[in-house]
Amino acid sequence: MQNSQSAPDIASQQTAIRARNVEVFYGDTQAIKGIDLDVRNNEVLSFIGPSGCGKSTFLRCLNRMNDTIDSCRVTGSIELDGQDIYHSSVDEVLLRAKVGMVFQKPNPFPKSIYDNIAYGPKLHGLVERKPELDEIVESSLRRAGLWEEVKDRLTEPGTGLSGGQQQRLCIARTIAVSPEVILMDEPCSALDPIATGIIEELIHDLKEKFTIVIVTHNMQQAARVSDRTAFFHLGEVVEVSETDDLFTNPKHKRTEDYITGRYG
Ligand SMILES: Nc1ncnc2c1ncn2[C@@H]1O[C@H](COP(=O)(O)OP(=O)(O)OP(=O)(O)O)[C@@H](O)[C@H]1O
Repeated sequence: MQNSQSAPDIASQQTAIRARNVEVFYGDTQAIKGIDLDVRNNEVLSFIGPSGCGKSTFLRCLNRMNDTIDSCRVTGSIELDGQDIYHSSVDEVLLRAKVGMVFQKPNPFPKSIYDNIAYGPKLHGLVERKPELDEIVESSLRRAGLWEEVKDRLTEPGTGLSGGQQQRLCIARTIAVSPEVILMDEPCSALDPIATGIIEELIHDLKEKFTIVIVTHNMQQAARVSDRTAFFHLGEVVEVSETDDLFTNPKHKRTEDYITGRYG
């Protein structure tokens, strides 16, 4: 894999997630083949590539979401801030608060808008008193660009919002537990172009505070939102580069063939 990281000390300061020789198997079938990849602090990193090339599988390795799939086995090493996330001492629930996830289809809890956001901070004991919780709910909704639209209906069900609003609610819910990294698995694929545009702007704002890894089928979206892009093919990362470079000057023929529409 190509990697433009420079001196090791600078690299470690910049690196939020460091994956080395990651392999993933579903039963006897290998889906990911020895991926090395660094995710830098406060970047937006996109994963692109043809269907079935392993983008979602690799994304799910980054917060151990694959542990929920019985047939799935992950080998290699993945570190968050230098700590092995697969070490037996790691609490998966805490890990998934630090490395939050937003899914393809918005999946609010069947609870009020307020409780959707309040659930995580309460679960993790981040607050002791109601005013603190109110503050987290408001600031999370503000950061997700949803506060003005919902501030007068916080007790209504989250499922009553539009699709785009529900996705922003899910982003607010992820933010509420102060993650370091947010994983997004095709977060706009169920949304119309206007809702998609709002989420893309939001991603741009969120990277000030968070590190974001996004799987997208849409190359234009990768070009619009991400600082760097990784091109996946047949379970490998063929190339990871600054997004502009990857789209204008791909280093590998497989990348070029994909971005010029020769397959995919
Ligand atoms: N739960 C699972 N059980 C068995 N095989 C799986 C499972 N999830 C994914 N796979 C297989 O792993 C490979 C990679 O799939 P994955 O969903 O990660 O690719 P992807 O690049 O995200 O695809 P898409 O863009 O279509 O979502 C595929 O061959 C897929 O069939």
